Amino acid sequence: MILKNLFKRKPILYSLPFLISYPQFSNYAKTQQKHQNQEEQLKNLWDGDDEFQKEWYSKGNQYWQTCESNYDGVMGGYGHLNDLDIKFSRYFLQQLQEKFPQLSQNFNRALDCGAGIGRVTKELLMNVFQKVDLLEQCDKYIFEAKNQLKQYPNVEDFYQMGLQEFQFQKQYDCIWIQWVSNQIKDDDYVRFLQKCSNSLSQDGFIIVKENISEEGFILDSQDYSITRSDSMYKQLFSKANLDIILEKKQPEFPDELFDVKMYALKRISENKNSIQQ
Ligand SMILES: C[S@@+](CC[C@H](N)C(=O)[O-])C[C@H]1O[C@@H](n2cnc3c(N)ncnc32)[C@H](O)[C@@H]1O
Repeated sequence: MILKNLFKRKPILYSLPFLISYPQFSNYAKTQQKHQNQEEQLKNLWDGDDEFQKEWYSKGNQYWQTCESNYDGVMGGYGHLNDLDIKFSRYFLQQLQEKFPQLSQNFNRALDCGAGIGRVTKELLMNVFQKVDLLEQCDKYIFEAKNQLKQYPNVEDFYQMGLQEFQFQKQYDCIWIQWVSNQIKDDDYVRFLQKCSNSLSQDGFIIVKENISEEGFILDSQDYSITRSDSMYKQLFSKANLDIILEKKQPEFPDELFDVKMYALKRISENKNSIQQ
């Protein structure tokens, strides 16, 4: 079993060669100027001629084809953390409802993005929302998700596609983006979030649950992912005109793992009562 970067804390093994080739990536940008430099570096990296950049998404997909179609496979060998993950996500949704009671009227349709084998849908979303659709680019995982979920009447459409190319066909009350933001390049991610924002119902919201680096970003040349810092995510949300209405850190995960954060997002200026842990 390959221990995917999803659950490793530091870029010791995979990223070391990369950090050596791109030493500037190891510095954290604290000032705005440094943030701009960082953006510039990423842009150069992703726009470069190198095969690595051109094949970002196809190589990422190839990586997922090699992983098993089970909880361990989609959780980097940490399938046993499923219950803790789901328990906290459920609590986060409850907190969101308590702070914003109008949301509780509105749990009709959700989209599970980068859904894998449908773990989050099965364990959480289909128990909370009346209808759930899944979006996932890996054919092997979509196949397994259909197998697992097709008997449930509230699971509706399975879209096999990358987030970066998805065109929304419906309105959603919740768009759930868990452990897939790190596979998407900055520009594509902002565009995707904007499309999400335009496809939300009146009181709809976006949930991002993702690994967070302590500082700067960490590229993984094995699975073509980028682990971003909290401040980098906040910049991207802001670029997509999204407000953070609730944010919390996942508790109780083992120390060796990356911090995992949850963000609830809404279109900017719809709700000014931002709350933090
Ligand atoms: C770490 S797994 C998480 C799966 C699921 N969200 C969960 O928590 O169980 C990452 C998933 O993202 C999918 N993925 C990777 N890149 C993607 C992309 N560009 N568009 C859509 N899905 C992608 C992978 O195939 C994989 O199923």
